[in-house]
Amino acid sequence: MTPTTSTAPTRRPTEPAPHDDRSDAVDDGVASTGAPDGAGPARADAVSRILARHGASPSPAGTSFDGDQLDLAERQALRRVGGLGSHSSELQDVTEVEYRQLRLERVVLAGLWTAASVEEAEASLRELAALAETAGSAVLDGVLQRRPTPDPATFLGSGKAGELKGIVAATGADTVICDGELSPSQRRGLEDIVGVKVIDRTALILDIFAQHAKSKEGKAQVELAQLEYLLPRLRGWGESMSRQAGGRVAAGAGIGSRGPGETKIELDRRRIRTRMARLRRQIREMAPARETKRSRRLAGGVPSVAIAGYTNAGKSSLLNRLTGAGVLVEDALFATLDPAVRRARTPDGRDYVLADTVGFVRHLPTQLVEAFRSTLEEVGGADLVLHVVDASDVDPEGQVTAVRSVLADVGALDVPELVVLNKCDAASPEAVARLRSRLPGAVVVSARTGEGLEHLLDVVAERLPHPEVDVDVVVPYTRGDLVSRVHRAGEVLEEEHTGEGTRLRARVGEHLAAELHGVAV
Ligand SMILES: Nc1nc2c(ncn2[C@@H]2O[C@H](COP(=O)(O)OP(=O)(O)OP(=O)(O)O)[C@@H](O)[C@H]2O)c(=O)[nH]1
Repeated sequence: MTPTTSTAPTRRPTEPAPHDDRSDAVDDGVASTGAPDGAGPARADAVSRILARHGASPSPAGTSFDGDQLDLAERQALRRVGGLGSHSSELQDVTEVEYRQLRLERVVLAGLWTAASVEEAEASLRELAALAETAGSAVLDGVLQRRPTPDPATFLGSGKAGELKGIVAATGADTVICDGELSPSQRRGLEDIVGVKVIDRTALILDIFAQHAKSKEGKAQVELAQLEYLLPRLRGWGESMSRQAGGRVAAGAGIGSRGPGETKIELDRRRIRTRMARLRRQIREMAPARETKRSRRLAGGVPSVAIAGYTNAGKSSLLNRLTGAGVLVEDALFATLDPAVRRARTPDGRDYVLADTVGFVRHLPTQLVEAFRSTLEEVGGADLVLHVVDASDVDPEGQVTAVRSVLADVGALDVPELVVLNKCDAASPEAVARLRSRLPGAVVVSARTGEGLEHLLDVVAERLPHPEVDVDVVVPYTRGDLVSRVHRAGEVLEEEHTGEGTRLRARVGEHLAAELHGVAV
């Protein structure tokens, strides 16, 4: 069975833990959220609380936990409860009963503050919370421990693991998500202490990918990545899953148990390896079609532009805006896994292709980089990378670094990069100015309002390879539009105003050259 069974947008029921009186969960500083679980404010509260409890200022740079990330959580929660309305205060009306009907997985986060700065620890934690919500869970609380390396036996040190156990019991959580990749023994060790399912960041991301893969190739790639992750952990999974599910593991029983974990538990390694071999073969067989298309494009001399960027940065929105393609735009991390390729044309009439790519994220699991290598290699073959950055994010520069490191991984660092600062409608002018000074040459746009898109198209046209046709024509004064296009899209070598019109000596694209010759006097 493939993970395709788990692509349904709603989660399967997860049995809520018996303890649920969160109103008295305040004694050891583990405050009850009060707000409905799964709602953005609850998640923001949880993240603030985790950071505050460990001496990290929740808002080190004067930023708050609302803003875009919070909107994301709110909207997701609203979608889940099915049209409660669009105002966040209405989320307060989601009662415990409704919450139970939603049957979200109730998760507690566990992070290590090994990063140099509090901002990094905070960004990682916030992202983990957003990932968990994208997977359909409610983030209740968590712990953050400052230590240079993970504990080899239990990830967190023993004192902190004990604290986590208390939080799990007090909140009635059914899952712990660790911000890192756990070894099988670390996972078992921590599970033994906290008494509920423990998964790691990699499993969480794989789970989201399993939910979102749409095409046959995407599904096969995700399943392969899941199996690669699962193989060395097989024994651990079998034991702990049977502990929690009473020996029966149901499909879709929760994060990390979707996909291969769910029904393949009883399979031995050999069968998994056989399955992996078959998937690899299938993926190889599917690859020629894409290769052929790609080489046809290259042979036809059609330049290509790859849109890359952090998940949720607005890549699909931009592609839609620039080409009118109906690509799925969703306010969730990794809404698109199956890259779309669309044709576009520069103002001077040169055709090129625009390709969307899978969204990147901090610590993209290596299994996934491998799985999506072929897709990402499109970036390596492109003439230009549009690196889309969400200018309204609290940590856009961290995202830029993460994206560039994946681009380096797939050998795409040589491709010229054009940074596009998107969502300028939602970002503060100061944030945009700061980013522009740090990322020289960046173009500021809003895929939502359309601001800056015309300029972006001009810059793209300028940065694409030029077929370089030299023209020497006199353009009648009635066609000032053509003269402007030559200025915008071509290279003007000489310009002179004559009695009959504007004489232009210029280097332009083929199409524009043909048009100029068509009107020349
Ligand atoms: N305010 C604002 N929101 C935007 C803008 N562009 C995109 N968005 C929103 O950001 C969210 C994510 O947009 P997508 O285009 O799906 O992002 P993506 O980068 O393709 O996401 P992945 O598929 O996860 O990689 C959606 O809710 C968009 O409506 C913008 O210019 N301004």
